[in-house]
Amino acid sequence: MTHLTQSATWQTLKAMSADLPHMRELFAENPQRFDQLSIKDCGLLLDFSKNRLTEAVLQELLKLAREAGLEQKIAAMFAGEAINTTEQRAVLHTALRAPADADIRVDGVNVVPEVQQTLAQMEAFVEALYSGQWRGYTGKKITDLVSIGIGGSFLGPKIISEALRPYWNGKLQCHFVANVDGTAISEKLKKLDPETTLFLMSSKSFGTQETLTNTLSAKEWFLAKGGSQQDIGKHFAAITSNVAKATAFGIDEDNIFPMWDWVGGRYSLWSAIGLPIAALIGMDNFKALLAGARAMDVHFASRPLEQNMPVIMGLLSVWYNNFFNAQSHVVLTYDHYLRGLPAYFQQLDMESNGKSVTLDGNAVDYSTGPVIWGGEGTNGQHAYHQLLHQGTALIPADFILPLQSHNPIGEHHAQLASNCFGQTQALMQGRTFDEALAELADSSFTEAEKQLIAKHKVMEGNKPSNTLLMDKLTPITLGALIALYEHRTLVQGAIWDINSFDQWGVELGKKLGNEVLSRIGAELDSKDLDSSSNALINLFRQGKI
Ligand SMILES: O=P(O)(O)OC[C@H]1O[C@](O)(CO)[C@@H](O)[C@@H]1O
Repeated sequence: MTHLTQSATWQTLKAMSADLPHMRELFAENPQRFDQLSIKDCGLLLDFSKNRLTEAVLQELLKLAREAGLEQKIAAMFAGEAINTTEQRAVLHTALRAPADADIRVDGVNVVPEVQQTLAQMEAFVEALYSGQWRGYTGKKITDLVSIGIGGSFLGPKIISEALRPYWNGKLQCHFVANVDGTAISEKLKKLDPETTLFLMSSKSFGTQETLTNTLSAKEWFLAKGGSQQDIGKHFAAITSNVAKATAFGIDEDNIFPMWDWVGGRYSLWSAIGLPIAALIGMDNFKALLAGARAMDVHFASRPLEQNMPVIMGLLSVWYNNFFNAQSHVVLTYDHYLRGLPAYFQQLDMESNGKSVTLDGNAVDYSTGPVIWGGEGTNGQHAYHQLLHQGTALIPADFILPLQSHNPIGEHHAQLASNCFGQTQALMQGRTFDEALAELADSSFTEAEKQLIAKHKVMEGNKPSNTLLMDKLTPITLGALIALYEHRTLVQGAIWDINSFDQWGVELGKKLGNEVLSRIGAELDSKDLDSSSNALINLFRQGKI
């Protein structure tokens, strides 16, 4: 057994999990439950009252957090300690949104001036594009940006851009290409004009196969459509920490925005990786996004654990994952602009906490990192919510809803909100057999039929959910929301004693993909591989099954 599962606190929580009243009872016996179990700060309100939580459980979870050294781990992250131990790196996405006069040191050097300088470089770039000072090779203004990147160098910019659509200023169009499937880039290029298109190559390492291949194809397209080698500087820029590789690739040094090894890919949208967002919404709004995240950083670093939103959300995730065997967690956004957020949180959480050894290399004997999934409400209500209500798996849910709509037409928003609240209520209270039977009282079914149908209509309830509200979806509230989930990820990782900041599993995928490619290209015999891989490679070479 590990220290964690051996601990008295863990054992107490285990005993408590088996002996809890139904949430219906918890609400019935305490009219103050919402007031006591909700937190408001940073433009967000977290209602966590619809959880399998008593005061005693909450205190025990907080004890677990203290025993895991959570407070010290939070402080270590903000201080720039190398908490990504396997790569010996600091984890400082928080420095990307720190005030200009902050002093945050990595290896004795304050990184904040570099961050501010990069923001200024981004601002100048965006302004030059807007004003037409930056022009394409035939003298035309740039109208379209194509962001090429994958993973953290793609999902954040794409999903946050989508979420902030009401703030687009219409000065530029942005397109995103990630997948190495040639269809992805071909479909984009069909609609673009090389004279007015600028490619932004986003790759921290400048070594990711998909991004290099897509950028190469973009370059070939540009040259084939009339651009020349000397014009590349007007149409290609990069965001990378590998300046040497970028210049060797043909990108002008002046067109390179820096990235740092102390920013993880999935935490990088606040850096120049966020340039597409800045280009769409303008620098002031981009800075508001940073300010929202900064507010959540201050909250996370300074609020006591029991009033700390990321801490509470992280502990609840541990509670269900480890003590109720909840293998997945659903994020339900009741806002069309936020429809991509579940995928973003999925990458953030699953790439971070998909681990099975502790920091000192021992195998964990508890579950880490549930599957994160979800979608937009109300659509999911007519699909997978059935499993949430009546399936056998326990799936804790986060409901996210802005109280005001950017498109307040008719009764739409009231209906959307009612559905959101109605779902959390149904999940919590369920429906008893007697209630189901009573609902069938006036039907024409026989008594035996009523008894049978009522059994099918029973919903156990007691299904946990958090509700996150904001007045309106703005760059500030969105920044706070994203940072909330970033920090929630750290909280879980701290309890589980794992490194949330490396990703060796996906690195292996990258490496093996490249190896197979070299075998395909070199027509090598692959009999040394397993029979399946060998057969698949041969079939690909043949081009038919
Ligand atoms: O920005 P890069 O170096 O191209 O990496 C892209 C992505 O690849 C990963 O390293 C692994 O898939 C992610 O963590 C990262 O965001």
